[in-house]
Amino acid sequence: MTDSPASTPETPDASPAASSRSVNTADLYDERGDELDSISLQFQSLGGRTHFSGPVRTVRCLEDNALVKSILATPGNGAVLVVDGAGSLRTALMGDMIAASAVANGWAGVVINGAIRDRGAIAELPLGVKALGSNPRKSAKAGAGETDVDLLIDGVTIRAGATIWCDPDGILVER
Ligand SMILES: O=C([O-])CC(=O)C(=O)O
Repeated sequence: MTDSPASTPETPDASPAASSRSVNTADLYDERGDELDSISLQFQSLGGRTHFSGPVRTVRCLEDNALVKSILATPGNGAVLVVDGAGSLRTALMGDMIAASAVANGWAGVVINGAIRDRGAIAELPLGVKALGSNPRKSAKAGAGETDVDLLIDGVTIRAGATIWCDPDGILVER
């Protein structure tokens, strides 16, 4: 806990998704408190960007990542894709190819209530990634699920369009 402001300067980055400021979630919580919800579920920080934030886009799917792949292939404009995979660790909802597509399309990050694969490569990408864990088994590609719906993860409502902030301490979202 510090008295420093929530934002600290960050080295400029060429990526269109890059924020010029890196937000520390603990400091942000101290500033804004109950305006924000905190997700208690212990996500791992798995991307090359540890601090990321942006407007929320959403996907709800179960062990099928076709919607995740298709949305991350469209312009992200600095958004964070939150994927509710119901916490399933049985299949990976994102690997390094889909993550590289997210980088190329200007997404700030991806939060997955589920698993990824290709941890080593994803850790090298300039992308924020939070997920519960990893599994080398791939997902189905049928396209089952929904996009841009409000999600309920760990008792926290995540509204499409709300701002989300992530860092190694956790995940904060506007109520
Ligand atoms: O295609 C998939 O299911 C995930 C994957 O391996 C990748 O993104 O590289």
